[in-house]
Amino acid sequence: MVDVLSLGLDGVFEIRPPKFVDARGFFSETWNAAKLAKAGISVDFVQDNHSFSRMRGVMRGLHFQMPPFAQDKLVRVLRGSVFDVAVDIRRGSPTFGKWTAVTLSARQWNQILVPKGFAHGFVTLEPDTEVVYKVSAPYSAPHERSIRSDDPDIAIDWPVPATDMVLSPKDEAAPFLADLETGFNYR
Ligand SMILES: Cc1cn([C@H]2C[C@H](O)[C@@H](COP(=O)(O)OP(=O)(O)O[C@H]3O[C@@H](C)C(=O)[C@@H](O)[C@H]3O)O2)c(=O)[nH]c1=O
Repeated sequence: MVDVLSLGLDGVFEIRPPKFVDARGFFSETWNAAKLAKAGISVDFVQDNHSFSRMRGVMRGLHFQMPPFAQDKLVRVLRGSVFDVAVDIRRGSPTFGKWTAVTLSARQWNQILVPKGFAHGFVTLEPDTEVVYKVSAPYSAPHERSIRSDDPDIAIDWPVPATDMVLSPKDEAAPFLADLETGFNYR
């Protein structure tokens, strides 16, 4: 049975799929809709993404897409490791602006489910890290938004010093959560 653990925020879970190891190698179901539905997780995924980061300290995020292109994301690591973060951006939520995190690694074979209404980001902990994730809505450039990963109102305790981080120009220029229309309202 697949282990599903709450990460303390509404709908954010760590998922640990079983891995069947034998003399040839291993086999693992990395997404099984019926099994996850039994754990209360129902998502229709429409796109798979794969990113490669050359060095430790690559910071991607915090990202989300506005409705109607909001995305649930199921994220895992094929090589290396990341510190992976979800932030509640639903205005009016009792946990608005709160973050939670899990270290994802190829060795641990764990995943994070980041639902709609949450921003997502990660920093790589090792060089040559590959991250793959499923998303429940297609990419839409006009709907994508970034929030500063060093937003002091969110105050994420990243395990890599800011001076060692590598950001895209888009993320360097990202606004603070307080200055952003997220498009998500609680209930
Ligand atoms: C996200 C995305 C990007 N692209 C293109 C746009 C751009 O030219 C290039 C690189 O895009 P980015 O710089 O946005 O890539 P990246 O910074 O890796 O963005 C990703 O970060 C993580 C944290 C997420 O949660 C993802 O949803 C996504 O936002 O890839 C697509 O074609 N499809 C996509 O779904």
